[in-house]
Amino acid sequence: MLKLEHLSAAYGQSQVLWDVNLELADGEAVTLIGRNGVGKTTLLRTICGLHPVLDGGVRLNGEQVEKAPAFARARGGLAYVPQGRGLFSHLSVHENLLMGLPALGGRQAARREIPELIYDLFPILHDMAGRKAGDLSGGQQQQVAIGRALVTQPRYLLLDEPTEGIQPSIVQEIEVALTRVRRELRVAVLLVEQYLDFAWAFADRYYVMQKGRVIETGLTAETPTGDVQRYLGV
Ligand SMILES: Nc1ncnc2c1ncn2[C@@H]1O[C@H](COP(=O)(O)OP(=O)(O)OP(=O)(O)O)[C@@H](O)[C@H]1O
Repeated sequence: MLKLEHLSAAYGQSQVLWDVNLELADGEAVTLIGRNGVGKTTLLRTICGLHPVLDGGVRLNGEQVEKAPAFARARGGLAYVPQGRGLFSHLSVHENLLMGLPALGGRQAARREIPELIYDLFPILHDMAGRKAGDLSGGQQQQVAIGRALVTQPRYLLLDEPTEGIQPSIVQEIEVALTRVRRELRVAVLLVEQYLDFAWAFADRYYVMQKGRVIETGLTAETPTGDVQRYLGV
């Protein structure tokens, strides 16, 4: 279980997250939605240890980790796919995938082997292993970014807008792969997403953020997307 308890965060004097409570149970798929600038990216970065907590707690597998460094949280089973993917465009697909391994530490990282399941989920990564990541399409790059996060064999995968700028046929492939990740590997997924149809097809539960606070939560199956569309607006 990943649990946020009354979490707050700030940039300097400017507070951007207020009293956020959120849970992600083992194997669960949850989506977090809200307009641009409400604090979704900051929340994911704060969970991972890439941004400091101002107040409140992050509990990972029952342990308080809000003061632990990012690498310790990665070893505790957290993996993060940032918005914009964060790939090294001049390095090959294979080299990008290898970048995920040091988070594991120890012998697994030293072996420098990509688990076969990554290629099973995204066969294109095998076919394009030697190509520069920057030469791939947006959808293919997203698959590399998700693959790199899965190399650590996480229990909790945090994804920041994976469908942004990606063509519909690839969105479908990503949805199928993430559903397999969840079902077959029992990885829990916290998905920040603006594309509601995708988020609702994938997630069991949702949280809505507005101005740095969670203002609504519920089951996707019981809530038509039309009921939450107003929280995204344009
Ligand atoms: N490095 C930074 N320094 C100062 N303020 C920041 C910084 N990054 C984000 N912010 C501010 O914090 C608030 C939350 O931003 P955040 O990126 O977390 O929102 P978001 O919901 O993820 O939006 P988006 O969908 O556009 O990424 C915004 O007001 C933003 O301007």
